[in-house]
Amino acid sequence: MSQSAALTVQDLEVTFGAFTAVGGASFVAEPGEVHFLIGPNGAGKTTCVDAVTGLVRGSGRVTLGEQEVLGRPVQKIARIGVGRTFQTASVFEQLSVLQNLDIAAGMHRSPWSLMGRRRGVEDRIRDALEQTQLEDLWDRPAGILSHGQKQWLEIGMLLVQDARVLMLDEPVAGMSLEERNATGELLHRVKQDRAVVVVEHDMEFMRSFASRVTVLHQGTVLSAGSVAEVQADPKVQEVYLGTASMTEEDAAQADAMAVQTAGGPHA
Ligand SMILES: Nc1ncnc2c1ncn2[C@@H]1O[C@H](COP(=O)(O)OP(=O)(O)OP(=O)(O)O)[C@@H](O)[C@H]1O
Repeated sequence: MSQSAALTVQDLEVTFGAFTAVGGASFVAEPGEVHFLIGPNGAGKTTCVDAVTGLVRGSGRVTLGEQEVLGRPVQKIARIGVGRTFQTASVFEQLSVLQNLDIAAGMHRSPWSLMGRRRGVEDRIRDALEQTQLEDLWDRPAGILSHGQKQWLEIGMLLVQDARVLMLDEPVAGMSLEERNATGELLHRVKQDRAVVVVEHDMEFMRSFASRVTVLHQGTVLSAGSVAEVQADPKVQEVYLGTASMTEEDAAQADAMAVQTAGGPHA
């Protein structure tokens, strides 16, 4: 297991032509925490993750522990230990759960070190199966897994890659309540050794499982702190209550945000 380290994002800026999608956002995701990035549609949440993971070009500074992240190629960033999932799970449907994990583990394996690394890899795969509670499904094709289980497998694939930061884009979208809760529990298990960053619209899920929250709005950080702190912040209430341009989804989030529950069971 690699040493855990904080992901530090400083003054991150991302532009698309003349449009500034992220205009100087800063936050620190600490190991041992589930750090939620929330904000209305178009706030720049996914773009932040895209920039940190090398999918889009950004300026500013991003470090994982002592290592520079920004400006490096996608594969290098993954090798440094920044892993991510997308809104749609991308597992190999024809292959078994175990084969998917094995392929993910191969990322760290060069041909000449195959044998030497094998024992460590097996331990990580066993651990990932256990953490994601997919042990009983290890030989089943990933294609038959439920939507939630596919997301867990993707998280398992990041675990076997020994990711030190997991960046998860809307991991519970489309999940049943039971699957959401199981996902929250999973995130709290895996955060013991690493930082977890979650982009999420589901306010109930956020309230129940966030250790820390950063609220983005129009590409900048509007508010940050504990669940209770951001919920009590009038600026946050204001953007979620919105304007004439508020979407139905924003309205639902505003309603959820207005429920003043001071933190969840894991906060
Ligand atoms: N490749 C791109 N080219 C141009 N504009 C983009 C691109 N990607 C994102 N944007 C714009 O950047 C802004 C931020 O988008 P982003 O997807 O990061 O927001 P978000 O907070 O993740 O929103 P949502 O919750 O709706 O997914 C939006 O206005 C979006 O249209």
